[in-house]
Amino acid sequence: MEPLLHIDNITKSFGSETVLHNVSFMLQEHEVLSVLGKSGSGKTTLLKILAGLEKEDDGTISLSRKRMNDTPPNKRNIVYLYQEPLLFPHLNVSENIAFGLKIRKQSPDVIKTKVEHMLAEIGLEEHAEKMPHQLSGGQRQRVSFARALIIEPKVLLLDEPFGALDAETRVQMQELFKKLSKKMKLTSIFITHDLKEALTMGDHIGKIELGHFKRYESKQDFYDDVDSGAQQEAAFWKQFN
Ligand SMILES: Nc1ncnc2c1ncn2[C@@H]1O[C@H](COP(=O)(O)OP(=O)(O)OP(=O)(O)O)[C@@H](O)[C@H]1O
Repeated sequence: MEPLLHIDNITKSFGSETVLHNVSFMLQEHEVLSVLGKSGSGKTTLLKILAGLEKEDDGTISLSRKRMNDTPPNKRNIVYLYQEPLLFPHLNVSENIAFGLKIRKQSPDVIKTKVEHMLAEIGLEEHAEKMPHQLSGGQRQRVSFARALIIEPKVLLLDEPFGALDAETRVQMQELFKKLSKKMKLTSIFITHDLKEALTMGDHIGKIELGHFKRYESKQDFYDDVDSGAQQEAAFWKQFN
């Protein structure tokens, strides 16, 4: 199958610091790729380059075989979701979710139907009129998801989306994301520094270390790599069995 997203030899430096070294990988349609990396490894820079929010020094990004390097962020059909949900503070939940459709000039009827559908998907029908500051962190992240998904992006980029949530809410959000991901046939890159989350969320696993990217053929390959940390984590949990 032809890959949806093709990243070829992306490099990026800030001054004398090279943050990404010849990053190359592909993403199939409907695939969720988890990417693990420590703080400062270049994860956010990579996602920002894919979304068009940062300019690469070299390399190519193609979506459905079309070169994207010079396409502005709003025309890429690639949506970047920050760790902290960035909602418009002066718009309520429904208006926040509707935003992308409004600027795309969809009709009020279509917007209403789609927003109601998304509200049901994220389980926030009862909170449609609330303002962002009246929501919990998990609810804000749900709204942020809905706002991204409603425009049906080809690729969704998630930058540690659940990092700021408590453990229980985090698990709920993981389940919600998995459900929506399947239902809406999403293609996404899911960045996390949590090994368990990476394995739970991703169909495949990649790793970024000091700007070098590696994609594993399978989860077993990931587990077998002694540098991945997976065996140490498994050994840790085994001691409680
Ligand atoms: N605009 C910038 N100017 C200069 N250096 C930058 C800039 N953005 C990122 N960097 C540097 O690039 C490196 C990688 O940053 P990046 O934000 O991609 O890391 P990360 O893997 O996402 O880390 P974290 O998980 O802590 O967010 C860091 O050393 C950072 O200081």
